[in-house]
Amino acid sequence: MTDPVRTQGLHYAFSDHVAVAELDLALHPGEVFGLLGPNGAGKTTTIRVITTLLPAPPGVVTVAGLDVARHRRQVRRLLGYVPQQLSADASLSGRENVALFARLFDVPRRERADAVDSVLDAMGLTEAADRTASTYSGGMVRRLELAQALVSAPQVLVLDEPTVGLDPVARSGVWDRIHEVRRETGMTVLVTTHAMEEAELHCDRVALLHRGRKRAEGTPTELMDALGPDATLDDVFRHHTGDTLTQSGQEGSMRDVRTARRTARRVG
Ligand SMILES: Nc1ncnc2c1ncn2[C@@H]1O[C@H](COP(=O)(O)OP(=O)(O)OP(=O)(O)O)[C@@H](O)[C@H]1O
Repeated sequence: MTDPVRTQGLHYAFSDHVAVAELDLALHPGEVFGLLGPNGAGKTTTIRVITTLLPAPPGVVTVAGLDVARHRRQVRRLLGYVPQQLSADASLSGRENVALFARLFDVPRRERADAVDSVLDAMGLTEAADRTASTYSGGMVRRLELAQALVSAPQVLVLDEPTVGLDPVARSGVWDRIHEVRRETGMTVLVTTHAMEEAELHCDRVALLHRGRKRAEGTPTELMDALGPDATLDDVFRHHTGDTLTQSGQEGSMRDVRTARRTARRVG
């Protein structure tokens, strides 16, 4: 079976700054795959290449067997993407936001209303569908963004830090919905996070990235068992990088603050 996402020797540099180096990934159909690492590890750059938002040379990245360098449009139709930045319009209702994505992603006109209703329902937003998104809580906004990404029935759902800034209840609400849709559709999920406990709970396999390079890969249990009894995923990360996820330098702290603020603005 074709890998839903595959990278072979992916390298990406911003001028002379190498953001991703020699990265090999092969996702299995239907799994939740976590790209883990501290701020600046190269997670977002990797998914921006996979989602065709940054260029890749031919022969390096494929989605469902299609080369992203050669089949950009087709690849975009196979993907649902929830970026870190807010992708919902606060002045529109939930339903209008999702309908906009249905049009953008060429969901056939006569299927649109049903597709919109169905993803709003799957994300638990039916009752709130006709309220403007500005009245939504942070968790509801995230579920709305998931509905937007899911309305075109993607084969691969790509999520950049989907639960950052959410409280524990909202976090598990988001994850429950992701798992439900995955069970029903068999889609593959690629997710970035720095929350180790979330990765342990929700990812089938993970790759640890540090300074653009993959340092380890496997199921959370495999990686923890390899280190010894009682090891946590945080210990695994420290072992492979000599660093901690929460102390990744000043740039990281500033970026954390910005990320938290972006999310706080959504809620406010
Ligand atoms: N547009 C850009 N121009 C220059 N450098 C960039 C740009 N985007 C990212 N970088 C740099 O590339 C490296 C990887 O960044 P990237 O955003 O991929 O990391 P990340 O793991 O997603 O971090 P975060 O968790 O903060 O989103 C970092 O050193 C970052 O400063």
